[in-house]
Amino acid sequence: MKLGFIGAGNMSGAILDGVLKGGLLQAEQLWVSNRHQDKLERFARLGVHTTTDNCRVAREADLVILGIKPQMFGEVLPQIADEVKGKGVLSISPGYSLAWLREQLPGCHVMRAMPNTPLLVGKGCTALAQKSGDVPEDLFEEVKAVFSSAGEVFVVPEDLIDAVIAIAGSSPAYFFRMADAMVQAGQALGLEPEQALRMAALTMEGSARMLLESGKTAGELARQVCSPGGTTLAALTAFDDHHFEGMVNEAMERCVRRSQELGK
Ligand SMILES: NC(=O)C1=CN([C@@H]2O[C@H](COP(=O)(O)OP(=O)(O)OC[C@H]3O[C@@H](n4cnc5c(N)ncnc54)[C@H](O)[C@@H]3O)[C@@H](O)[C@H]2O)C=CC1
Ligand SMILES: O=C(O)[C@@H]1CCC=N1
Repeated sequence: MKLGFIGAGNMSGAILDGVLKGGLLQAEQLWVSNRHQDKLERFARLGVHTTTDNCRVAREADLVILGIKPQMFGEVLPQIADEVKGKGVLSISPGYSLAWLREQLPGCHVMRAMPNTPLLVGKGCTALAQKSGDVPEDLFEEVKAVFSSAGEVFVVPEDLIDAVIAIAGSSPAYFFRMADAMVQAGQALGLEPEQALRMAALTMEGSARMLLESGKTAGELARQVCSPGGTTLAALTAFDDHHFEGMVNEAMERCVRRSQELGK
């Protein structure tokens, strides 16, 4: 298979690193285009084919991943529509539905996925919308393999992709904001920022492992940390006073709403 990326940004880089490091594909099987040459340099250093011509990628690749922002779809899809006929095209953007993408790219096999940036460290979480239309089974399996090389893949009905964005696509930013707030507070309490960051990040990593491996719920694990009349319960009273769950719920609802707006 030859895999192409249109847009040489964060997500294309994360996915491409995953397939190279995981040994799924070799550099000569990979094509990347970007409208700005400077963005291609990091990719050229890996030995992959690079070009400023999106049509070249569409022509060379069997499967094209659209690594551009949703706002660029209107410009890029008409450019590549003829070249991608009969091939696979994967959107990783919020908003645009499979039905809409099929209208823009008639005759090609359109798929949707929602990955996240932890793909960069091989710990990604990607949801792939269930196969629809005439997408061949082997092509769908190839897409699964691409994302499996840097994390775990879930197949979900397309109408759950917005929910996935809220819980996994956008949520690395929630965790980074949480870490940043903890580091700032730790600094104010006298810790060195580098030490505070390491402690917060290791604690996030360890807590995530416990959630994945202990078989216990998040509630049970939280209770394990709390001693009666102790420090953790004192800390969590601030979460209650500031309606923590309500805030998270509101954040996720806004995320879903924005995805729906982007698709209009
Ligand atoms: N960053 C994230 O955490 C996630 C992003 N996504 C989606 O992935 C897609 C890409 O996002 P990022 O990688 O974050 O964006 P990015 O801004 O890092 O990369 C986009 C790249 O496309 C290039 N570009 C712009 N117009 C172009 C054109 N006409 N032709 C060729 N290249 C062009 C830009 O120069 C840039 O290098 C978006 O649709 C985004 O919604 C999905 C999941 C997570
Ligand atoms: O913020 C965004 O629109 C993209 C989609 C998921 C993560 N980043």
